[in-house]
Amino acid sequence: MKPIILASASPRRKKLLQQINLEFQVHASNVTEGYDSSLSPAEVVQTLAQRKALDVAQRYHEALIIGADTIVAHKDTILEKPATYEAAEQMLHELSGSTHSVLTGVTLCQNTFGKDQRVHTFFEETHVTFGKLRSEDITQYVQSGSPMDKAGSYGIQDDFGAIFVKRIEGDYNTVVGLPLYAFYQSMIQFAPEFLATNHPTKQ
Ligand SMILES: Cc1cn([C@H]2C[C@H](O)[C@@H](COP(=O)(O)OP(=O)(O)OP(=O)(O)O)O2)c(=O)[nH]c1=O
Repeated sequence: MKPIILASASPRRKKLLQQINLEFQVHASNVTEGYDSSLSPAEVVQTLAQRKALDVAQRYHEALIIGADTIVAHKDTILEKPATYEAAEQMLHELSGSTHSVLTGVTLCQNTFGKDQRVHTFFEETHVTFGKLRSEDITQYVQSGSPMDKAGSYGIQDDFGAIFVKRIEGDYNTVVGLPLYAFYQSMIQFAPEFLATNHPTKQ
């Protein structure tokens, strides 16, 4: 069976992929996540998703490698993972009481031994509206440490998401880090054979 490789260190992405009952291995990439500041948010997430997938794809002759990247975009500013607790508080104050976009880029890279390498990249966008956040709630959430490994300094899957997200428009899983609906549709189009062999029906 040709393996599916998730090129991500994100525990959320691993959990999402486990949800759709695919058999896969995890092999995180170690690429830098810098990008040209002239790129649009959609170009950034697709560029980074592709960079991660192609980095790991070098290590597999026969496999489907999946890379992904998630950012928050608010008023033409890209918010990634916060560097400090202060940066995390600042981001959440900025997002308080407003609507922002969360974009996730995904790359599927299919290596076929001795033949070609086929690459398919797409992105999904979800709009998230926060209620007005109290300073003490922001401080308490940031002190929990949870925001530090998440784009935009928050996890919609955290209790924070449950009490502060007023509404979302788009796939919830795009915000968590992997748009499962669009991903599965892409698998059907791009690599259906991997669904047949790596998708054991639940007993
Ligand atoms: C907005 C948001 C982001 N996130 C997470 C998803 C990603 O893990 C992270 C964005 O950082 P990414 O650089 O996309 O991913 P990562 O560094 O966690 O892992 P890798 O690069 O190895 O794939 O933010 C949430 O878990 N919940 C959310 O609500």
